[in-house]
Amino acid sequence: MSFALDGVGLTHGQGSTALADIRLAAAQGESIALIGPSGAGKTSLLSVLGTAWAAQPQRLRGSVQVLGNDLQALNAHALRGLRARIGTVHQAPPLPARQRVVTSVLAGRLGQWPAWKALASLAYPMDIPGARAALARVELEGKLFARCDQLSGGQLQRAGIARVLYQQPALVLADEPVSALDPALALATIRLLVDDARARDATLVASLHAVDLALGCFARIVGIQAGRIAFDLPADQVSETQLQALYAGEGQQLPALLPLAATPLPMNACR
Ligand SMILES: Nc1ncnc2c1ncn2[C@@H]1O[C@H](COP(=O)(O)OP(=O)(O)OP(=O)(O)O)[C@@H](O)[C@H]1O
Repeated sequence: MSFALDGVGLTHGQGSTALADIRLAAAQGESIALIGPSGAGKTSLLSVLGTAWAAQPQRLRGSVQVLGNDLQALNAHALRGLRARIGTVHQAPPLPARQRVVTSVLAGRLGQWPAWKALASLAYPMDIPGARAALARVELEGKLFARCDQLSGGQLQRAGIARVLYQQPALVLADEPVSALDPALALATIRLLVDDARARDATLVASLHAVDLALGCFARIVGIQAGRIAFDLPADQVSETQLQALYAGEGQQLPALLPLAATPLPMNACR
């Protein structure tokens, strides 16, 4: 089992309910896409899996098991160990502006290295070939020594993905990981994340607004609406009616012209 949530609720500031009664489990190695309208709770769900609310029982309710750990029962040391096994891809990676790309990529393993090596790597990159290889996988090899504030939004997103590829975590959480990429690069990058997870038997959970990317690349689709799970199905069993209902419920519409434009992806574009 990679993770199991049971009766999970999450409340943000001012008491707004982001998630309610979530029950969701995944076996190790599964690839899951979270879809749903803006504000549905996709980022909140990823943040729960990423242990962001571990020490905040006033916000987080229910049972959360991640990589064999009961979140509520972890001390600070065990929590740090668990977090080193989870990789997060952010929509806008919080990479320090003045940091070199190589250092940002190597930071993916800071939690796995002994303290002396992590500190030394911040001063001088300890594994330049490893960082270069990870960047090459997202076609950013040439930016190895660039500063993060010299990258475009899409390049920054890919540098964040290179960091997780370098980290090799057991659980990858990706929040809108390709939102800044053009359609062809978005497809190639999602394919890379899915293939990498499959090759390492890692679990991948990604939130996506591009429904055709989700249906074409992921085996399992979880639809989120108003903080609850609307459906949880194999990709080839998700119907047009379910998709329409998922997006119509919040007064939004199923994105008719997805980023991949007029021609929807074939169901097995990534498989
Ligand atoms: N920091 C916060 N403080 C208060 N409310 C929040 C906060 N973050 C999220 N929310 C609320 O929680 C709910 C779920 O938000 P969340 O970001 O998880 O949705 P989402 O599905 O990821 O949306 P999007 O697709 O727009 O990124 C929304 O109603 C949102 O307004």
